[in-house]
Amino acid sequence: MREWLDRVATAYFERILGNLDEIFLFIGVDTTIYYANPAYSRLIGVPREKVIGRKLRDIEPQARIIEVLETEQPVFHDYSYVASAGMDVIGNMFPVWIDGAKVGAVAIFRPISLSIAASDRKRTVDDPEDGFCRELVGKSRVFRNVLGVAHKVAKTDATVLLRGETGVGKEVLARAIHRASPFRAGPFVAVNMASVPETLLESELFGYEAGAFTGASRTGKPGLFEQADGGTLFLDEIGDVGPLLQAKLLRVLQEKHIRRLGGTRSVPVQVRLIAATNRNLEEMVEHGQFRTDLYYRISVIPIYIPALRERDEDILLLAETFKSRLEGKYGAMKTFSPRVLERFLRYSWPGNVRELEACVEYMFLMADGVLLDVQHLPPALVDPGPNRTAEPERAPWPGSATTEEPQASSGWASLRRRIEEMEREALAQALRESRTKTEAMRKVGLSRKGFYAKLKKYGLS
Ligand SMILES: Nc1ncnc2c1ncn2[C@@H]1O[C@H](COP(=O)(O)OP(=O)(O)OP(=O)(O)O)[C@@H](O)[C@H]1O
Repeated sequence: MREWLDRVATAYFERILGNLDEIFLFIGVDTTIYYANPAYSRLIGVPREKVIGRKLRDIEPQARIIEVLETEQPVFHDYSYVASAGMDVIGNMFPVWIDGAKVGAVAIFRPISLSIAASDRKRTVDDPEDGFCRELVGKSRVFRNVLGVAHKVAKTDATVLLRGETGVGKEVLARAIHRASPFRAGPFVAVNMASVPETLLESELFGYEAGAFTGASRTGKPGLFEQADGGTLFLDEIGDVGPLLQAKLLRVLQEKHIRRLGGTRSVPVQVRLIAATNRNLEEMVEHGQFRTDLYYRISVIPIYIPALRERDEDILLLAETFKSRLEGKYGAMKTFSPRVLERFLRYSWPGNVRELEACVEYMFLMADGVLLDVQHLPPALVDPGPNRTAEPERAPWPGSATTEEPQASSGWASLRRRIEEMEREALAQALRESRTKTEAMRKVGLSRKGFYAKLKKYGLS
């Protein structure tokens, strides 16, 4: 087997994988490194000849690929820290089977942008929350603390109140709590209290009996409390609920029974409640807009998720993660320019993680080449202002869940002009600083077709 693997490695891998930008690693079942491509030497900084033939277990015992080899579970867009190289990496790893026999595992990964790797590396493979919510990305101390508390309360049946601005991840965290809770076998039912009119909300939550009101179905309908029985009910935007419904919610929480509209029967419900709000409930209580007793009922365990601008380390890691997901989706690799990463850090992200996710997707689709640069940024980030403190009144990213209106179309037109000016200048500069057009094309990261089309468009050819 060993000889065969050696032969395969030299004959095929080198030819196919020699030019790959990512690191490609192939290990055998005993973790012997059979192949590492030239990107390994380049990006890890250790000549690959020094590691080929050695056991990865001896070099990097905590390597994620060893876990993959042992558990036989592939991982995608997985984030981990390579202690021997002192760098954070992201990549895909999967076991390799030939004719029904496990022959090893493959890892295709790359270091996360240097600026990210240089930041906080507190996240280790020993983190207790690692398995808790893999899809919740973040390594800042504040975010890891949030996960720590959520992980603890998940195991109980306590009511949790998630606080934080729009788009910080309240719903994803609610889902993670559900999955790690004793209610995980039951359903997760989410309702946004702000998006349903109060009159409808009551029948949505508690259901109704046949003929309860004009237009009610003849068979009646179970409400969301009943639908979530045995599981978790996520009440998003609970601060938007009016006084009547607040009173009814309080009763259900106290009695653990619901009564359908138009019904007399009391139905027991076993539901774990998670509520969320981005409003200041304490102030609402003070002004008599929110019931004090309900407030105390739902805020048994309050968890505050900080805004994205309060956790710099997460901004870049999240950006890299979203990009990597898109790379998987579209089958194209792209890289953020350092200027873009800098812009990400300066921006205030009023729409938080949701806005960042939309921004990365926008850039990914706008860029023809591999480089995601400032000219691909969405309008809100084109001119992020001098610093964050001066930013809140800026127009938000269109489509972000804020209450402000998107920019007027004339604003879009002038932005487009500015983007084009920047694009022209970037191309002209690349041409000035290159000996050949091919060199300039590489610098700006465009495809040949895209590059020549743009030269023509800006009269630079
Ligand atoms: N830590 C995170 N890691 C990965 N994705 C995240 C994270 N936090 C949020 N997201 C993503 O950001 C988007 C918004 O998250 P979510 O809907 O949970 O926010 P929210 O706080 O509930 O927003 P709202 O208050 O507007 O309802 C989702 O697509 C979610 O997957």
